[in-house]
Parts: sequence; C-alpha cells; structure tokens
Amino acid sequence: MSDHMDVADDAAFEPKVWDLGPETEYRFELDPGMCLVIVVLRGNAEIFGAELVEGKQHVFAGECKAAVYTWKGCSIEVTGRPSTEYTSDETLPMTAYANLHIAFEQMRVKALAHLRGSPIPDGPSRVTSESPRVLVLGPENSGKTSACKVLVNYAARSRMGWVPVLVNTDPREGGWAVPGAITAAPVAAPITTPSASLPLGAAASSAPTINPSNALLPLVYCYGHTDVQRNHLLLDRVIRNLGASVGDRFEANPEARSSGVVVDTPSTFAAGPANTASVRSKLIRACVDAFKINVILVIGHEKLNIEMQRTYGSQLTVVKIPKSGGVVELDPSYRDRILNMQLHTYFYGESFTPPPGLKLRSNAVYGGEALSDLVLSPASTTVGFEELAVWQIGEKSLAPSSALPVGATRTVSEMQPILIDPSKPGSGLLNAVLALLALPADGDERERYDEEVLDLGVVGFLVVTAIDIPRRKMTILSPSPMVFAGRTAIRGSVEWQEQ
Ligand SMILES: Nc1ncnc2c1ncn2[C@@H]1O[C@H](COP(=O)(O)OP(=O)(O)OP(=O)(O)O)[C@@H](O)[C@H]1O
Repeated sequence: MSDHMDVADDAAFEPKVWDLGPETEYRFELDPGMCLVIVVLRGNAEIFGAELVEGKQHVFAGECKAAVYTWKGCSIEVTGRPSTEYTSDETLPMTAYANLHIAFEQMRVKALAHLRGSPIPDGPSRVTSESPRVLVLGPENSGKTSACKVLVNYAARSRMGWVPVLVNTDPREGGWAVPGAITAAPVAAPITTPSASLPLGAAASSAPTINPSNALLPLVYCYGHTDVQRNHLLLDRVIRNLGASVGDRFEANPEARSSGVVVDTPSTFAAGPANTASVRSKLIRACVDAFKINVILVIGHEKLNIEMQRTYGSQLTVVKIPKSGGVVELDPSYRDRILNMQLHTYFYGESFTPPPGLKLRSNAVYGGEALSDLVLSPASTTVGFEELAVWQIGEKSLAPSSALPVGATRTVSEMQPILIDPSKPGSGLLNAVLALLALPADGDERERYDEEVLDLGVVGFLVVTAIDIPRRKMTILSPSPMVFAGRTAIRGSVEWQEQ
C-alpha cells in the first residue's frame, strides 16, 4: 500500500511529521536546487543501511532520491519541498538484504576464525572459510548501487569491526571520483547518500585536507569514458588492475580480507543489444576473476539469473533478489545533469540553500559531514606543455564497438597509448578531464614498458581550462595545489562543462 501526497505549495516549508510503521519507508525525490532536512524524532531509521542519528538535522540536496527505512517504526520530521514524497510498505527487498547480510556475516566470522586458527563457529562447516566476495548485477534502474550500499553499510555497522571493500565498476557513475573512473575503497563507517553527486558518500580523494570524519581513501583507475562499449578491452584491463590492487591490500593486511568485497556493476553488464552479449559476458568474467567472486546477486532479471546459473552455478553461488518498487527510473537528461554535477562537486564541493524559514543547527550534517566542510577550493596552475605528458588510449576516432560491422573486431591499436601534442590546434585538450597517474614504483628501469600508462593508478583528476599555444602553456584546475613537472596524465572522453 502506498500513501501518496500531493505537495501543496503554500504548506511546503512547514515541517511535516511522518509516522512510519515497522518495515516501511518514506521515499522522496528532490528536483534541482531543492533541499530537504530530515530529523528522526523517535525510533531507528536508516537510508540504504546508514543510520540517521536521532535528533540531528540530516540535509539532502543535489537531486537526491532515496528512502528512509525503518525496521521497527519511527517518527521523522521533514522540512523542504520534495517533488515526490510518499510512504510504502512494499519493502520486501530489505528483508532479502537482511537475510543476505546474516549469511555474509557468518562467512566473515568463519573466514576470520580460519585465518586466526580459532575453532570455526558452528562446528565443522559445510560453508567454506571464504569471506563473501559479491558481484551485484542487474539492468538499468534495478537498485544495484542501493543494494551494494545496504550490504556494505550493514557490515560496517556490525560490532565485529568489519571493513568491507566496496568496488564500483560503473564508469558512468564514477564512484568516489569522477565519471570515467572505476574505484574501490575499504568502508569503515556507513556510506551516506546526501546527494546524487556523491552516490557513495564523500571521499578524501578530492579534498585530502578536509572531510575529517571521512577516512575513505579510494583506489582509483581511469577508464576515461562513461560508455562501457566504447573501449571494452581497456575496461577489462582496468577492472583487472583494480582487482589486483585490492588483492595487494589484502596481502598486506590478511585480516582485512575476511570483511569481504561487494562489487557494483554497470547495467550494461546485465542487459543490452544482442551484439554486445559477448562483451558483457567477458566483462562479467573480468569482475569474477579480478575480485575472486564467490556470490553473484542478480537483481530482478530472470533471464540473467538463469544465464549466470548456467555459466557460474557450479563454481559459485548465484542468488536472485527482487527489485525494490522504490527505485527511481533515471532518465538520460537527469544522468547528464548528475554527470556534470559530480564533476563540479569533485572540484568545488557541495552547496545548497536550506529550506526557507529553517535554521540549520551547528550539528546539522550533510552525508555525515559538518556543513562547514562542504565547500572546496581547487587550485588553478599554469603548466608548460613539456611539463605534463598527456596520453590517450587508442585511436582518436575510436568508434564505439556497437558501431562496428557485425563480426568485426578491434585491432590492438585501441589499447595503444598515444601521446597528445597540446600545440596542435584541435588536440581536444581544452576542457578535457585528465586523470593524473601515480608515479611508477621505483625499481629497475628495464621493467618499465610502453603500455605502462594503462596500468597505473590515479592520484587525482584535473581539467584543462585554457591553452595558450604561442606561449606553450596550459591552465589546469586541480583539487589542491600540485606540481605537475615530470608527471603523466590520461585523457578520455569526459569533458568539463561550466555550470
Ligand atoms: N527504495 C527506494 N526509494 C527511493 N529511491 C530509491 C530506492 N531505491 C533506490 N532509489 C533511488 O533510485 C535511483 C536508482 O537506484 P540505484 O542507483 O541503486 O540503481 P542502479 O541499478 O544502480 O542504477 P543504474 O541504472 O545507474 O545502474 C537512485 O537515485 C536511488 O537513490
């Protein structure tokens, strides 16, 4: 049953109290420029598994769409003017997530006991002593990212002190960085959802000097495009690189492995035109291999569930879970706006105007952060053409795979790094988003190789805001002041647009 409300203009900014019964949720959607403040008056409430602290003002903006869920019932006070708000008791997927969480918790406990050589709980176990390494698949708008957040947040909230790794392989979403990136981070405290431009909450990558409460330090690799089909060989390679980096972290800290991994994927892995089927299955395979997946969750897609059962059923567990009725259908224009908003947020942070008539208290939070920590000050630096080497991967006029004749395959050139000459008019560098690469590890120079730029992690993203060809200089926007001399960057197809 759903209790829909039409939002009346005149009463919109009066606080409204919603009493939620057990296992129900209050769903809301914000239009551009809107801000919503929610206070839990009584009971326990959570957003995608992250608890809302009672009595605190929780601020939402940036076209956020989410649901306040309660297991046992609660009262919340809501101030603002959402474009849609209603309550629903059709929350069956939350029960499915809770059951999965309990099963994953047992796997973690056994994995840790095994590692420490302690007796395995529940006697000799049928279940292996592996931690849960979960791949989440589903079509567009099926709630994959929300499901990942719930599962990771429940683990991070557990008293066992788990720090699960959340991986985002959806380059359209950009995870903790910018669109075009794929990222992974150990999650020690629940991830919040204050805004659509911070789909996985804030991270320290764009503003290392602030965000004191958020210690997330993601591993970042650059794919450079938002379209999975554009250069799937490259995406396959960066997914495997990200998996290797996560593996290295586990090598360095074996107990961290027992918390497990949850991998979010793009909807294009699950569904798409028939001629993309082999690419899709190769990319799913890349994830299964890279993160040593032992559980595949398929959200609301029977055909894919059967396909996964057939392909992987003998070696790992495939579970189908229902799609939540609350998941919002995101249209292409919304996705374009969010892409730009996410880029801007990476450099400038967030800003919002509180609902008229509402005074925000000093302890109000925006996704777990104090309001004073939201605005960032990027740096603008002039750099000589010779100082920063910018590469692109593959040929300039790379057509998407879907545009190739049926049966045609790409040549190796799509994985070939090509140095961009900024002095050439039409180099495509102006307004390009660049991924600044980590320095190669010290070592034998002979170990360096031509395609090295494909395999290096990213330390931050930059934008070329001006090019002066006569003076051979370009102006670069970076999240914080940086020295670029001798550094290497990659350009993809993501472009900066002024807002
Ligand atoms: N129960 C819910 N109530 C309200 N909004 C929700 C609910 N579940 C998900 N949403 C919102 O719906 C939108 C889509 O959900 P989500 O991003 O989880 O789906 P997805 O399958 O990962 O999307 P994509 O198509 O980008 O891969 C998001 O804005 C999310 O916050």
